[in-house]
Amino acid sequence: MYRLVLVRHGESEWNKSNLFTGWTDVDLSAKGAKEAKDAGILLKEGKFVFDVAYTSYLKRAIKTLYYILDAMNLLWIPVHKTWQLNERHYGALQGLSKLTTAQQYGEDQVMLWRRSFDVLPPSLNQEDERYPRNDPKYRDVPDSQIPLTESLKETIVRVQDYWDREIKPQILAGKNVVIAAHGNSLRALVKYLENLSNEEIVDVNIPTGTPLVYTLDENLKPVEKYYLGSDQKVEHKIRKAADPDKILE
Ligand SMILES: O=C(O)[C@@H](CO)OP(=O)(O)O
Repeated sequence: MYRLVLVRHGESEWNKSNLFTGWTDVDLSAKGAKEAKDAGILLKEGKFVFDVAYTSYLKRAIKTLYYILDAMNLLWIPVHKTWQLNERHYGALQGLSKLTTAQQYGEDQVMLWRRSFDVLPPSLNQEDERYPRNDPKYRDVPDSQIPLTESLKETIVRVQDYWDREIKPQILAGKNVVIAAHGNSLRALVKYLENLSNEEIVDVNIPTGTPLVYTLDENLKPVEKYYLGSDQKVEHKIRKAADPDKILE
């Protein structure tokens, strides 16, 4: 049996103001930083130990990971960063308000863009300043892999490729792995690990700053899954991830 821990970053500034984020490199809010520190304390209290950590190229996930490792006195372990764990690219929606977009296009269309398996958000064009090729972080990513928009389907391809090449061999070698990433890059991994259908994944929402613990069998199939933290708090955060319009605040 193996154990794997996934953590979505703590609340970001754009989660707080309810803007489509994707690859925009926004920081954690003060609340998000606290969520990350609290996640680290929960993991420490639960006697978790990690040998190696993975995160994206985006500071909200990187900082979340460092707050967690700091709380666990594990800042020394190897940390691997990759664009392949970045959030799903939200195309031309990036920076727009989710509420205003729902008023303009209807809630059903926005839910398709947010949670469906294969509906692509409107695409950027290469002249757009948000085109990732303009960002030095992505200088080593081939043109053919730089997204202008992504659905969950495209996100799964890059996440699964990284999982198969880099993360899976470490787990099979007996390393305790933690992955700090994003709502949709983690939904991509959860869909793959749990072999969920394209319909089942629509209803999966991953809460911010809440460790998701998997026990995996020798074929890395999940045999147990739970969130660390009080059931009530986790349930509230899952509902908030599904409906960020602050109705639940
Ligand atoms: O804006 C985003 O990039 C994501 C994650 O915060 O939002 P959503 O809940 O719409 O997938």
